[in-house]
Amino acid sequence: MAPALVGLSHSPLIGKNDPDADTLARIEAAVAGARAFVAEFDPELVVLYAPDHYNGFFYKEMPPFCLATEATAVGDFGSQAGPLSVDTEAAKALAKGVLDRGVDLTVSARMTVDHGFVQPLEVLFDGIDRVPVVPVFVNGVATPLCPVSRIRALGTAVGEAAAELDKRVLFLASGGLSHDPPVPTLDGAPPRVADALIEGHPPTPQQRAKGEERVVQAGRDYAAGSTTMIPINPTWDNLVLDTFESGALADVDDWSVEWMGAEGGGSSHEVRTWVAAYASLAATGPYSMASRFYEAVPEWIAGFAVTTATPR
Ligand SMILES: O=C(O)CCC(=O)/C=C/C=C(\O)C(=O)O
Ligand SMILES: [Fe+2]
Repeated sequence: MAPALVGLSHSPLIGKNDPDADTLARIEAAVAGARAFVAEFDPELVVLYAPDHYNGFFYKEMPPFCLATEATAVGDFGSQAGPLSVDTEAAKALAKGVLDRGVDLTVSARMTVDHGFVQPLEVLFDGIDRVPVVPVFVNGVATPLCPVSRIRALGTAVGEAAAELDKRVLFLASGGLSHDPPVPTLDGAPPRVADALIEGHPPTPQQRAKGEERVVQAGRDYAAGSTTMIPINPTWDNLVLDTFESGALADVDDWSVEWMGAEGGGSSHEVRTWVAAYASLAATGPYSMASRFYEAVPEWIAGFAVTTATPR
């Protein structure tokens, strides 16, 4: 088995509320570098760690993480809709391997996913059906959240199980770093919103368009400085990236939900996907970060990072 890793922030505002041309060019160059890295590695399997934004997982049953043996994308924020090319056999093998290692994984035979999963596949592979993938949902939005140490344990178990596959495996993380976009919360939600967050009624196209326009407007307000959202925190983001670069992954066991939320905002917990991916790579042996890019992008409400990593 040969592993590699890409960590990639996502934002539904990309292409809808872009930063200035110079900033965009720097980001595009970093993303092009990750694409070239992936093309050269030529993965036979992608283990994709991503969050959901109340399109697939709801409070009726909200697992801390879940592995899919089949998955379909809803097509939110203009992202591609339809089935992902899931490698069901590999997914089942990884699920068994994770459970055998004592991590209480939930499994979905029909996962619904959103832009969190789709965007990295579009950006790196030009579509959701181009490469065999095992989607792993990591809850980074819906509190209460499990300890970060359990995400590290998940990633470690997936990495160990993946090492038993005779494949080139790319561990791909989607999300983070510090950002506080308008994602609804159950605490304090009015009854109609609470019901939607619990039951997961699929929105009508009009309701979806209205919700998406609200997020785009929030990006404009944020970039203009007229907002109450928690600021992007480059100092914290770089501390997070330093942790991944140093390989001192056990440090994340001390990262509390409260500390992460205060430093990085309500969606900083998406960085759990990075914890899982780096733990997976570390489980296969010592690694080095091959490239590291970071930029605070208010227009996307995102501390935006791209990293690649390989075995040492
Ligand atoms: O209708 C809504 O409120 C949906 C909000 C939403 O999906 C926001 C997503 C934001 C991100 O994925 C992000 O910035 O990471
Ligand atoms: Fe997100």
